[in-house]
Amino acid sequence: MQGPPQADLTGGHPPAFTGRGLRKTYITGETQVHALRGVDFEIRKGEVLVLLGPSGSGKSTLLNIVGGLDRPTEGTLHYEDVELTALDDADLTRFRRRQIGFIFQFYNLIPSLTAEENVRLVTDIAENPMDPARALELVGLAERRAHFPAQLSGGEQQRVAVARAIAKQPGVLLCDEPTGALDSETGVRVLETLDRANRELGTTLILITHNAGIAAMADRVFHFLDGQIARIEENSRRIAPSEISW
Ligand SMILES: Nc1ncnc2c1ncn2[C@@H]1O[C@H](COP(=O)(O)OP(=O)(O)OP(=O)(O)O)[C@@H](O)[C@H]1O
Repeated sequence: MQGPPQADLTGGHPPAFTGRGLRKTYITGETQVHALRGVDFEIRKGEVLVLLGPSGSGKSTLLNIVGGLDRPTEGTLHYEDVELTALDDADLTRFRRRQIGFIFQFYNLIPSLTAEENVRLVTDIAENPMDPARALELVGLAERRAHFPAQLSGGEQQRVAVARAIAKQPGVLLCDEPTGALDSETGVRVLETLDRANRELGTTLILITHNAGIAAMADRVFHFLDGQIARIEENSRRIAPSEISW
């Protein structure tokens, strides 16, 4: 199998993801939508990367492809030295289960299970999980582990979703508008848990947001426009989530 491209934009570390010429065309009846029009990128291991851009510019499409939920129409994608675009469905699912944690705008917790039971759903089937109590402690909810989702605020529910995503110790966390439904104060607390997972566990963090203020907590920002990465911005300093101007 051919290795990943060698373009070294990563300061000597092998990239987590390398995408080359990725295109995604959705065909619905007579209509074709070019959601990605040929994107090339490296995503560095352990970085915080924000995807920013107008609605419909292709951010979620890229996130879903990187997370193995969808496949590109054209192009190649590697995770480290594995070509994801060459895997069959079973192997792509295995990659996703092992390496990827997802966090969405709506928390998708099971209402009839406590916070800890929601986390345990994942740790029971993961290969190398952390203790659910430890995951809840990392997001600041050790005291609330016997609470049901309805007994938790929106921000707390999202932190349970973060605990669930990090408990299987994935290499990568993918977040699609994780603070989209939250006010600034609770949003900051959720971002703090993601920042902590990145710093303490070394998890690569990729985050879609419409809030340009959040981009300042990233190492880099991919600016999307019309299915392309129009510009890559590198922050000289990552600010703490508490310093974000919302
Ligand atoms: N399953 C699908 N079938 C058809 N078209 C789709 C599908 N998913 C996305 N699209 C289209 O692809 C384009 C890119 O969508 P995508 O969701 O990636 O954008 P986005 O930048 O994440 O937008 P938003 O910020 O609104 O979530 C849009 O025009 C969208 O309507």
